[in-house]
Amino acid sequence: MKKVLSFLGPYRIAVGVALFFTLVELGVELIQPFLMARIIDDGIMAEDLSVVLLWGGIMVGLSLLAFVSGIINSFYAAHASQSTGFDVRSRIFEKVQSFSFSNFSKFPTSSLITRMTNDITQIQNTIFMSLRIMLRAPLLIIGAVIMALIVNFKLALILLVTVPLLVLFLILVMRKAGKLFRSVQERLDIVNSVMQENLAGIRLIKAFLRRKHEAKRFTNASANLRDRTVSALRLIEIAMPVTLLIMNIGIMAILWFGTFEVQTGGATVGEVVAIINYTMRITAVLSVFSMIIMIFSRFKASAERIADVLNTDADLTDLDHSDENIQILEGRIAFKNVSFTYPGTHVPVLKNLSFEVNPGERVAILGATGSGKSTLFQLIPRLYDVDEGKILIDNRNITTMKLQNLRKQIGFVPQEAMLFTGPLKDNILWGKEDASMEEMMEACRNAQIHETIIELPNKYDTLLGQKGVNLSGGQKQRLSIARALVRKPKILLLDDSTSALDVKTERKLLDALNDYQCTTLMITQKMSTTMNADTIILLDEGELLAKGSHDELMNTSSLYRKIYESQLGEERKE
Ligand SMILES: Nc1ncnc2c1ncn2[C@@H]1O[C@H](COP(=O)(O)OP(=O)(O)OP(=O)(O)O)[C@@H](O)[C@H]1O
Repeated sequence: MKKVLSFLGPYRIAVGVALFFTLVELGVELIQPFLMARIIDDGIMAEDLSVVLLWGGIMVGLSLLAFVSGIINSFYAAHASQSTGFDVRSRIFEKVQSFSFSNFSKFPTSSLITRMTNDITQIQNTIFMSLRIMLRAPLLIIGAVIMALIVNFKLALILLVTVPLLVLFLILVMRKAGKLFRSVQERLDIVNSVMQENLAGIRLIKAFLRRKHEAKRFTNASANLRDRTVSALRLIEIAMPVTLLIMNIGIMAILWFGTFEVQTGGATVGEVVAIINYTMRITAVLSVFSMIIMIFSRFKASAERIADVLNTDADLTDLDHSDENIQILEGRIAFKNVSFTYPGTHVPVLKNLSFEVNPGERVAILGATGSGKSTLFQLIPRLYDVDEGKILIDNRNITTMKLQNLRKQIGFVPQEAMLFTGPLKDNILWGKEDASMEEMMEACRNAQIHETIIELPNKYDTLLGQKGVNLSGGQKQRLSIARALVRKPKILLLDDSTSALDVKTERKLLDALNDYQCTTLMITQKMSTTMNADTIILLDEGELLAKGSHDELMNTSSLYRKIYESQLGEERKE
């Protein structure tokens, strides 16, 4: 909670002003029963109209002051709460951007979305409500008890017994409710996760007629959320009748002893009315305590969830001695005894892997599904760090380069072509923000997508839907290749990026790559692509099985021969 509250720091003036005007409102509220006692005792009982008019006028004036104070308070409370929410959201976004993939395994996407939306809204609402009314509640209770003691000490002793008991009870409820609301937020994460998967995979769901199954999955998650919310709310709702019962008993006791005191001259009628009035105000505040408990419990749960993200250190960062200016001049790559296991798992995906790739070489990486090809790729731009061994580029350990600098010089085309909502050209400029129109078109021509783009009604300004939904699979692949080519990388990593292209288009694309002086690593399942590579690396269950040219492997590797023959067989059948 402290972590989140520290975000209020820059807005301390707004918080101070809001609190000051809360105190003004509170002061007016506390003084009113006192003035009422004066009107009754010195005005009505003494039949003096001028006293009634004087104190009555003062009461109206004070009410106006409270009204204006309320407006100013709202203004500053809104400013402080919304700005704090904005800052927390920006900080979380920044933090998430710095996360490594292993950080992401701790926080699923849907949970991060809930934290950045729902949890932050809870925090904004709580800060606003606190500055507006909630801080008034404890102050009003303390102030009303003190004022009641001033008005008539003996009668107010009843409040000194009932109020602390109730406050203790409510604190206990709040503690329990805090835990329940944390699990409410966790269940909300699950609902969001199911919904997110559903929307992302809606085409697949329709194609596989999985609507009923998915609807059931969603209903289960939603019912879990409902049940947990209901039990949290139930706990809070019992707080209200208990509060009302105890406070009403208190009022009865004040009336009972008050009548006795008035008869014996220990209290005036005005004093009894004033103390009843203070008790009623305390009761009103305590009866909305259930709402306050709920808001605070949710705030506590949300603040903890946000602090979890903010306190997580990005575990893949630059080393202290990493050099900003190292340029990849040649593009020589070497894996030296590299082993890697995904965080949170125990089975090594890459085992003692060693190989070298010469500058400008075109290497095909071949292997069964799950043999570790994509993993190998992800280690080169340091999306993960190796567990053992090292990766060298131009004979330098990649950890000695600044992350940003390393990644800037690598063109990475992932297995799933990922495009973003917005103009098509912005997606290409992702590769190099300051690329000229000519550079962009050159990259697109080489990626064999320029002709397709210029046939679109808005050409390079065509708006892409989410994940490039309005493009075909092959078009998306070629666009993401263009995005990598526009930065003229020294190292190009193509992760099965030509799988959706026909042989002729792929041939043209690979020929165009000859113009780039870069080392190219291609993961591929196609023998036609493999045969055109200078070198082939054959992986099997994370180990290097063979390395060499097509001809060499045909002579030395029985597995390679088998793959070749199985594909050639298929081609013959076709
Ligand atoms: N993020 C991850 N967390 C844990 N295990 C993973 C993760 N990504 C991949 N793996 C596991 O690592 C192994 C290698 O996966 P990888 O994606 O590198 O294989 P691949 O050879 O590229 O397969 P494919 O040809 O099907 O793309 C697989 O067994 C996979 O289950």
